[in-house]
Amino acid sequence: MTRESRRDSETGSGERPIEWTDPDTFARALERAETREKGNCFEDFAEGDLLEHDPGLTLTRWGNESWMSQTLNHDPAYWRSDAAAERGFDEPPIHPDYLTAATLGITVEDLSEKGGYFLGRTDVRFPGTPVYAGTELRVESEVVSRATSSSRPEFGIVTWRTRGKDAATGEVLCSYERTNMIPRREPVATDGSGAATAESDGGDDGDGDGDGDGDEPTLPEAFVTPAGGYFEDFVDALETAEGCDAAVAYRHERGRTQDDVTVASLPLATLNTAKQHHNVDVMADSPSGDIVTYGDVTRSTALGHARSDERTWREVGFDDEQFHTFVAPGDTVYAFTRVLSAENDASIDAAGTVRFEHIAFTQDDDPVYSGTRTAEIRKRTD
Ligand SMILES: CC(C)(COP(=O)(O)OP(=O)(O)OC[C@H]1O[C@@H](n2cnc3c(N)ncnc32)[C@H](O)[C@@H]1OP(=O)(O)O)[C@@H](O)C(=O)NCCC(=O)NCCSC(=O)C[C@](C)(O)C(=O)O
Repeated sequence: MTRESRRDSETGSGERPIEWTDPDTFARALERAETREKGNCFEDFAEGDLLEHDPGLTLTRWGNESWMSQTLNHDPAYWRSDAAAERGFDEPPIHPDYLTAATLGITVEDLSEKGGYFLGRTDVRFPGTPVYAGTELRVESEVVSRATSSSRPEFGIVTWRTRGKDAATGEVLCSYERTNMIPRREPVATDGSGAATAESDGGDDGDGDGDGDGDEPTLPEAFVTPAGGYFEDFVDALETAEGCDAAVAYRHERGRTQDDVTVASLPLATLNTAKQHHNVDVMADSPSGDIVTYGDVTRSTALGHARSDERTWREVGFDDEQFHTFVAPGDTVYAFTRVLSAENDASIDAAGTVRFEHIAFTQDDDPVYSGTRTAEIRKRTD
């Protein structure tokens, strides 16, 4: 455009200058202006596509400590150098929860910024840990499968394998598979069967494990609480429950009410651009009617509560994570834990491996997150 023609457009048809900021004029202009959209729709993903995400971030002490403090994760090895040294770390490392949240946050612009629901994640592993502050994170995702949602024809279901790598060495630090509902440009007709249908070979048709629904299940007669947080305490509790109608299951006392920091600041600090967490204007018209907590904040908070009642040595991995309903500002996140197994097969003699199921729930006792976690738990030294 030449300087001459630009002057013409600033004066409309050339009569008097347009006052673009006059509210009426501006409202008319907005009605006619096209929106430069962000994010991808369901149709933009094809099985096998590899997306190298442009954003990256440097994992800093500040980012790690903000995330861990606001989600009540106080494991001393991530805060104190003497405790870190005792655990075999060179210095307090980046916590796997923050690493996971930062890896996912970076992917949102390409994968889920359009909206939709974070349905679940599994096979969360940390092949390259420990990770130290100063590491630059580069992230890539591969489309694993696409499926039709029978219940919501305006959405499709996409599963990606995501890898967070050390930008300098290419080493994979964090890897997982995540499933989201992603808006379609065009809704599809479904058979109304309520079962997701794979749209390509190898598609994920939903987990279908739905424990607890259908027939009203009978809870175990007894709930056993471990006497302490050491490996032996979990072994003893499982032995007590064995052969009886009992579960090793207990709740944690702490709760964390969701506020501006947890709902908006923490996801933004991971470059998570999902409008669900920071755009009250758009979210007013959504099913939640408000911004909602980033799934990783809910999860880390519940895990923080659980870890406060155990002697964690090392996080191994997370599976079958699901986000059951929204957490909104003002909701309080609590945690419930079930101990699934305890095996004396950890990477060091000083610890044993424990598998947990953790359930995050709100002040109304509504489950909002569930998932299994494998962690090495310290043994008693006396
Ligand atoms: C999503 C809601 C509405 C579904 O509620 P519902 O009762 O309808 O659930 P459903 O019937 O069990 O599931 C709906 C469909 O999803 C499928 N499905 C379900 N789970 C899986 C899975 N793991 N893998 C594959 N498929 C799955 C399931 O098979 C079913 O298929 P259908 O439509 O054909 O019947 C409800 O559960 C809900 O509101 N959940 C809360 C979601 C949420 O709050 N997530 C965290 C916050 S948002 C967030 O963090 C965002 C993020 C990180 O920033 C970002 O993605 O960008």
